[in-house]
Amino acid sequence: MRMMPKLYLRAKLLPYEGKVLELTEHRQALLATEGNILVLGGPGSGKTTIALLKADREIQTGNLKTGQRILFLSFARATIARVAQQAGKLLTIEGKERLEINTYHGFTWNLLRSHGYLLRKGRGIQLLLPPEAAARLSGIEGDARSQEKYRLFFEEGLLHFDLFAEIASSLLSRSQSLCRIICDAYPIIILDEFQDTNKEEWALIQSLGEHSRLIALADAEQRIYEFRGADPMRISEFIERYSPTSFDFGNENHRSRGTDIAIFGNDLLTGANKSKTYNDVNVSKYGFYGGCNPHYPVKTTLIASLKRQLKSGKDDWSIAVLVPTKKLMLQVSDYLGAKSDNLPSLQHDVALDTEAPALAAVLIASLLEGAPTASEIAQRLLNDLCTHIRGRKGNTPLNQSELALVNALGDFLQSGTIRGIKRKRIVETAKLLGEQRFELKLSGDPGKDWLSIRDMLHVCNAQEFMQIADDAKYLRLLHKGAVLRSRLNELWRKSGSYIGAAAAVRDALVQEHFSASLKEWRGLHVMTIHKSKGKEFSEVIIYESRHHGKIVWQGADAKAHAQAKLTLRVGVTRAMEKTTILTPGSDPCLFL
Ligand SMILES: Nc1ncnc2c1ncn2[C@@H]1O[C@H](COP(=O)(O)OP(=O)(O)OP(=O)(O)O)[C@@H](O)[C@H]1O
Repeated sequence: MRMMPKLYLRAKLLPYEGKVLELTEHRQALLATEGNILVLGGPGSGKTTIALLKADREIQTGNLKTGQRILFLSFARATIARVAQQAGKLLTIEGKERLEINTYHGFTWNLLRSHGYLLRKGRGIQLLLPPEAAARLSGIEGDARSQEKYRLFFEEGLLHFDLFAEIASSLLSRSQSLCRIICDAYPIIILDEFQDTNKEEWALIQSLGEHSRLIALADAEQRIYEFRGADPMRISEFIERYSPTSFDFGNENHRSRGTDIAIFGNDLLTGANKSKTYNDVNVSKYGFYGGCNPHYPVKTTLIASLKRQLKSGKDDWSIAVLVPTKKLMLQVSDYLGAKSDNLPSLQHDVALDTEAPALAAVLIASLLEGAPTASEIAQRLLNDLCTHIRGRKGNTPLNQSELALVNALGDFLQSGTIRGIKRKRIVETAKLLGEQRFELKLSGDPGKDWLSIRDMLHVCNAQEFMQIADDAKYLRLLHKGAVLRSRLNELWRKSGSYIGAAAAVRDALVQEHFSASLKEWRGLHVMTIHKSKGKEFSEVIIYESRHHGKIVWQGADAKAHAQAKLTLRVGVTRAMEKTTILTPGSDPCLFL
């Protein structure tokens, strides 16, 4: 591996968005380097930025043939939304046109959608959306679960997300000509967050690396996805396989320059933070606030940050509240949105899982669609209810009583008999809902009709149906309302009914799944610390609660301990100006 020496003299300054990008000779050397490249560097050291500039340089110098593009691959849609935002500001017009920023899922799905039939003897492929996948795989654990994913693909043509990279890499290794065509379309591929690639993604990258140049961006200390197969050896494997020219930006920090946030992040790795104080990282050990919601400290801290940002007069500020678990995220989001404890309601975005709202949306659409008789509507509703119960918790297995209920309802749909008061009530409620829907006069206004159905579920007599109404409410927070409304509108305009609504809603959600939400990261956000990777905010508040949702739990083994520390470091270093960490005074985080 060639290691480029660091040269700081003769830095070029590039004006950009009211800031100045500093192009040291080290960075200029990178821009001029040919062949495979490895860019290493800590949080905010400028890996993404230099990779975007490199893409632009390659495009500007005419190194690409007509029709060729540069591919920038990352993991999460939210990350590529931020990268696209950054590219929008940094790149030339041609650079923007010829850079494709995509997720591994988006890229491989495009590949498999058009060529996957080659692996199925000419038969087509359909996507198994996460909520449906959760429903199809519920109750199947361990090896049997992964076998079922293969069976679903090869026998039924239903492709599970987990198999995307593996199936795409097997397609490319079986068809060298296809591999050449893809590599010819993308002669340069940038691999973001390379340290987190799992075994299957790495196999895919190696197929692409046969003919394309690779630029990997990595920080070993931001490896927070070991649970999904990220391997500490991955960076060395890349070096061994591709002998890249390496550039290490070490602890350079452009995100929060002039602050000690990155220093805190590095001290966290050694434990040095415990005996030091920092100007821009505030560790606050909170106490009890009798009579108030337990999450009172995070809301008051957020209000103080908000006042600071509003006072600054900037219009592009952002604040993120980062928490360790999804459960805590929902609780905090609910409390921030409520007007209570003499505190106002705070409008914010929350990074929700989509399974439960998506399944609820399909069920409501199916009710909108209706059927020729009330009893057919009821039958379909019970069927959809089973899918909803199986899938709404995503990858979390069903508990015993949920499993028993789904099995009993499944038997009822076959045999017409059911036992138990609670289960009978569900069946009776489905019948009643079937009749209500049959009688319902639709208005043709999708928004109104949707609410009529949701309200029917909300006020019915069975908790399981009420849950669907609750789950559907989160569609608003997911910003899915507009896309669903437009699909339903289209159906009504064409046929004066909502026939085909369930398929249309499902289809809309598939497309949404692959489209990068190009919203700007402004305002208030609540998400898990994991989700914050690759993003940046003006201020960050990391919050762990007293009883659950801990940064690291007592008794965690060494591996979990190390992962929790890396995760906390990723969260802390997302801030440009200030980070606050809130930990309970009665049981403070071990790392602080
Ligand atoms: N050479 C530079 N001069 C000045 N500012 C820079 C430079 N490079 C990057 N920045 C700014 O620093 C911030 C972080 O940059 P970037 O996102 O590229 O870092 P990163 O290494 O990819 O971060 P992370 O690994 O934490 O996601 C951005 O706001 C970017 O505009």
